[in-house]
Amino acid sequence: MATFIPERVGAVSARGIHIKRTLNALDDDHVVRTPLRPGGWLPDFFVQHPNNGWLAIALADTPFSALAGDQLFENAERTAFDRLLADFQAFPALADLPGDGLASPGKLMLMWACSQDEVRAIAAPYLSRLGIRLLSKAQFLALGAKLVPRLLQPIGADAEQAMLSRYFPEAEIHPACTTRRHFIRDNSAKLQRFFLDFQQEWAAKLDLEPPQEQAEAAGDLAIRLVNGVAGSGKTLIALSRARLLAGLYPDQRILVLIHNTPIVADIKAKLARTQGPLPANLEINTYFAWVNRQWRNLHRHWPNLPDTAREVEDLIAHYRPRWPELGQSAARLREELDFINEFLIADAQHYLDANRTGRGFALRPKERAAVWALYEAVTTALGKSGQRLWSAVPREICLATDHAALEKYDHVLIDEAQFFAPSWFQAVRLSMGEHSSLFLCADPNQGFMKHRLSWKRIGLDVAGRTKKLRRSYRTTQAILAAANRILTQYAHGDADDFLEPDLSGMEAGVKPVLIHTDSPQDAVDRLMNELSASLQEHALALGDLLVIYGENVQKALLYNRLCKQFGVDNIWWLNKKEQRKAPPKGCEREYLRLANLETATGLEAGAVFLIGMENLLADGEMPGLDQEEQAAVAEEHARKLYMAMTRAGQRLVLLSSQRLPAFVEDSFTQQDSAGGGR
Ligand SMILES: Nc1ncnc2c1ncn2[C@@H]1O[C@H](COP(=O)(O)OP(=O)(O)OP(=O)(O)O)[C@@H](O)[C@H]1O
Repeated sequence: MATFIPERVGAVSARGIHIKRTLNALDDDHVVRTPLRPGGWLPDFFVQHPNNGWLAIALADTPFSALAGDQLFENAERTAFDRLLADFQAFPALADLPGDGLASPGKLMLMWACSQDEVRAIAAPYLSRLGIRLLSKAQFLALGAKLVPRLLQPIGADAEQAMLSRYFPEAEIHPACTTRRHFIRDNSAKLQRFFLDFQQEWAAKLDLEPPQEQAEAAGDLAIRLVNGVAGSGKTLIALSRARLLAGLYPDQRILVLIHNTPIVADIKAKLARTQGPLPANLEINTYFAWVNRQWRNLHRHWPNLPDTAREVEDLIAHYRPRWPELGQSAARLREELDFINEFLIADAQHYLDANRTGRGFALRPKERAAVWALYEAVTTALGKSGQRLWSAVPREICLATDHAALEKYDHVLIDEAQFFAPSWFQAVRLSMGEHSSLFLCADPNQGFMKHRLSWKRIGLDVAGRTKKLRRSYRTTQAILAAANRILTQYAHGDADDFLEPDLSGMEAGVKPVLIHTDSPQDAVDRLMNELSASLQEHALALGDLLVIYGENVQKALLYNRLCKQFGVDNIWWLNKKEQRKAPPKGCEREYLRLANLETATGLEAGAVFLIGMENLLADGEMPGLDQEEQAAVAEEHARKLYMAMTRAGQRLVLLSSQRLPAFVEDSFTQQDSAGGGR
């Protein structure tokens, strides 16, 4: 079955449905594309096959009576038809296209108002003079699927890229926005162009009709989910779709929400560099910033929140002795209080009955009662100074009785939706109109839906509305296979929690490198050498380098060393307070980026260096945790490591001052700190 991009051929009409039904019978390799925003004349749609070429198809409603015989007098229909033919003949208007005459796709004019005999009577001269084949509606509907493949015309790779770029610009990826540019080792100095593959483009252009029309078809909120492995282009798809929507519907508001602050800053910097300012009706924001603003809209002042998680944990530590049965760490208990908020649990009884599957540790009824009492104590204590838990912000929006003051959106796109909690989704839904559309991108492998939720459990019906993408464009076979191997050792969730990547056709790449060092300090020294070598010997640019650090390194020291070695203006520490939203010296230049593991989701670079992650990798007993808790923590660590490893496009280096489990070490080429192999 052919792929239709977008799904609908032309405007909603019986004719579009007939055409689609006919072309549906083409085999899987065919793509039928309808241009979205033609500037000037364009054929109505195109059929494309990776080996056999392109066919452009135009539709004409001219009746035979306007065309037959020698017309003594001008008639409007004839004039319009002649203009249509002239436009079609001149297409494609790609004067700069390479090739000698082969650059033009096959051309077919569907004479929708003429019978087969009528078309037969007039067709020959059009084909011989203009290279345009005429076909009646009846013949197209009866034989289209057989005829179309024969009319395809090969146009060559350069012409194809030029066609796509000119007529489907929304599918083009700026070279600065893809790590794939590293894979192209072409000495011809030709500008390499990149495009969404047809599955990605299909996903980006799903349901682009006005929300009203979609809602009529879907009966409710129109929702789509793209589930894709790391690097499969989810962010790219969401951004491409958001820009398309912004252009198609200038009067509507489009919102892209992403969990992670650094990725939003990174994306905005890249977009500013490559595409200029965002359209006025498009907002790209972190969930945190957005939900705070919505809270302010309801309450007319900003929420007052604790500065750090540590402050809340100190408060928990202060109250906890009242309930000796609570043996969990303060950090665990803080997460449990967040769980109560994020699941919109209303009272003690609901909490006693709550389904805590996937939380990683059990709580007996007595402990639950104690946690609830702790929740109330902490909430009240914070409330006395006008503060609230961060997780209370979306909850309070959801529980408010009047939502009229919330800003409303026509289309919301959520990237990294696997990190969104039920209250977050609920606050988003309350900010959407009845006929708005919701587009979700998620990678279950990178940590499924906080607390192992299912979409169903949070009330989002994605059945039959999900697209899975298994191909990674960011990284190599060697890196993805190594990351996947580590993940599969630990991930025990159901199929929804795990998406098997398709490694076929990927760049083979080289195995990631594991460098053993004698101490954390040595690891930093070695990192500096590796980074310098990447710039000098591997000819990478600063923007191609990303350092991700875990808990086992002194981050301030690391930053200072980087600044000293490469210049303070060349380092973008994405977690540094004043650099969180934008790079230190503006978006026009490149930086070596430094990011905390916890906020590295969505980031990427040609070469990635992981340091200070010993705690994620350590084997052995975890004191104070029972078996179930240990398994849950190990799985969470494996997902984080998988996420961190898959940030790398071409080269991945892990530095460790501790020995790692054998199956982890085996996934890497090992070196010791002196640079020798093992
Ligand atoms: N069809 C394509 N051609 C060239 N490059 C592509 C293509 N699709 C994606 N890419 C590139 O692959 C990289 C990964 O894309 P993107 O960040 O959108 O993936 P993702 O699915 O959001 O990844 P993750 O969930 O791991 O953050 C980017 O550099 C992107 O530009």
